Amino acid sequence: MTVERIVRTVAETSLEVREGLAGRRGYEDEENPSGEKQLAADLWADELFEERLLDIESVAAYASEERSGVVEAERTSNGDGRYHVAVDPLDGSSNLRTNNAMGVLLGVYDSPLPARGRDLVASAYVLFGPLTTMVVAVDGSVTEYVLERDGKSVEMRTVTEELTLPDEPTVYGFGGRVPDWPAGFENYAREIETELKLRYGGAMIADVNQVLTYGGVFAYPGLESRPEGKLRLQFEGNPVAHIVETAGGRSSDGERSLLDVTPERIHQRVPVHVGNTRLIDRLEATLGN
Ligand SMILES: O=P(O)(O)OC[C@H]1O[C@](O)(COP(=O)(O)O)[C@@H](O)[C@@H]1O
Ligand SMILES: [Mg+2]
Ligand SMILES: [Mg+2]
Repeated sequence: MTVERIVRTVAETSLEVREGLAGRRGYEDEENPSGEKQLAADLWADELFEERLLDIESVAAYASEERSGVVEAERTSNGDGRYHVAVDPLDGSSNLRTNNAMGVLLGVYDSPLPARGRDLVASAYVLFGPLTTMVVAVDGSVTEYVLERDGKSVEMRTVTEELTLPDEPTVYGFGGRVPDWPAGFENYAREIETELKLRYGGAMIADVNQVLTYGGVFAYPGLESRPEGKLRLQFEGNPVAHIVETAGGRSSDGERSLLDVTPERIHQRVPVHVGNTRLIDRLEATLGN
């Protein structure tokens, strides 16, 4: 029930965020803790999620990509404060200027942050495409919803129950500049590109949604210039790994499930590879050579 409330709050707030993007496409002077420029929309969405999520009694703490520390809930007696939520308030926010797909990522952990992916009790993303959809992994199954505003309330209409990755993979999307890929990953990419179609749009959740829908593999690998890759474990790696694994696929940092990576810092980066099990098995075998 409480996890449901967290998911519903993110659904409602995400629609509000989507509706407020138009006037917030410019860059601010600030940088986030990962050293990236922040849009007005990044900061605004972060504040909305902080306010709405910390208002829920069972939420003990809020962390996001856009702020350095974890914000603890102030309450002392009401609520059990079991859940620690990590949010990427806008994933793929550089797509806002070009009006391409982007959205919101949520991880609900039952352990203080930074936490292991195995401590996730639910994860979700909201995708702002031609429709607003939400994919939620909880209690061992993945559900896809369409979010629609109905007056003041938001309807979460179920479109796919028990979502699983298709057996026959079709698409791939790999981030990072090609000359910056380590030799092992490049060898893998050269094989995959002869088998699957390229779909890469620069917003992880949109690219992962292609993989969930058509089957395939998404990766933002470790790079020569940055072996830890670009994506963040708490806000991006763990939640998508939890969703893809719950949908019957696999995740990997190159050696092990992302859900088993030891969390050391809240903004820690990690190489991300997710998709059909046999494609991730092959990736690990190729990288291991
Ligand atoms: O511009 P690049 O290097 O392709 O990076 C794209 C990746 O960066 C991200 O946009 C990072 O997310 P943020 O927008 O939350 O910083 C991912 O969504 C995406 O996979
Ligand atoms: Mg992101
Ligand atoms: Mg972001």
